[in-house]
Amino acid sequence: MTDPAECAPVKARVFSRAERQALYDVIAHRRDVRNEFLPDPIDPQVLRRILQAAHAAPSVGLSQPWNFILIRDPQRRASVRQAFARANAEAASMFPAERRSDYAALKLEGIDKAPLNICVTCDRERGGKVVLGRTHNPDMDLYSTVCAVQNMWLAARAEGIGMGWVSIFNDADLRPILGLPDHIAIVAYLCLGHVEELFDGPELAARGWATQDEFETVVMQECWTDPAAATD
Ligand SMILES: Cc1cc2c(cc1C)N(C[C@H](O)[C@H](O)[C@H](O)COP(=O)(O)O)c1[nH]c(=O)[nH]c(=O)c1N2
Repeated sequence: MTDPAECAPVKARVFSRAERQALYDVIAHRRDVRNEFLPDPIDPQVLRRILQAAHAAPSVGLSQPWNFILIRDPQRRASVRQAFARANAEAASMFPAERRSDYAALKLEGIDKAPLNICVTCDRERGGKVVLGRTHNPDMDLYSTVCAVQNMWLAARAEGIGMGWVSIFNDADLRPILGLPDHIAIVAYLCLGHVEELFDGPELAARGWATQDEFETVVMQECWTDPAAATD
């Protein structure tokens, strides 16, 4: 528990140009890592810093609804890998026929290759029914947990650790493997490990599966308007 006195206002720290640039560089060079993991274990101190970064994320009403389940056991990971394979086969069959072979060629997880898997969960009951900021918007706890995942992703990148998000699972397959009770939601299943090489941009773009929108096309607008409805 933090001492309230430690949270009292102090003069806002001003970051140097180099510090600011370092943050933007980490953001720009963060990648979803699937296959480039080295087998070397992650130093426990480094892991601790990455998880502390996650725990420093904003959360609705300061509810901190997350938990981090560390999955190292090879047997458990083999079960997770099977759950992925089942869901991935279903997913493959749902793409239009002309995309199926491209989809099958993509590597979409590093469950076995990464030395560490982490499941980030959200306790849907933490803080009770009435939580500041969540009372009218119950999914705010899930969004808070995603903030923690993004902090992890950036901290890991800064530490030279690659991280990949795997979401190709049926919830019902993954829950029993991890022994999760009903009120615990799975937010992210993550693979982490050292990397030597990284794609210089999104791998799905490098492999021609999708393209990354130019920043300029993300229009900053005053309110929602459907571009297709514009008349001139
Ligand atoms: C919620 C969510 C879920 C997933 C992902 C991301 C996010 C945010 N991504 C990674 C995704 O494909 C990747 O972030 C984008 O392609 C952009 O690439 P970079 O992250 O910039 O490298 C992802 N990648 C993958 O190979 N298998 C997966 O199951 C998922 N699932």
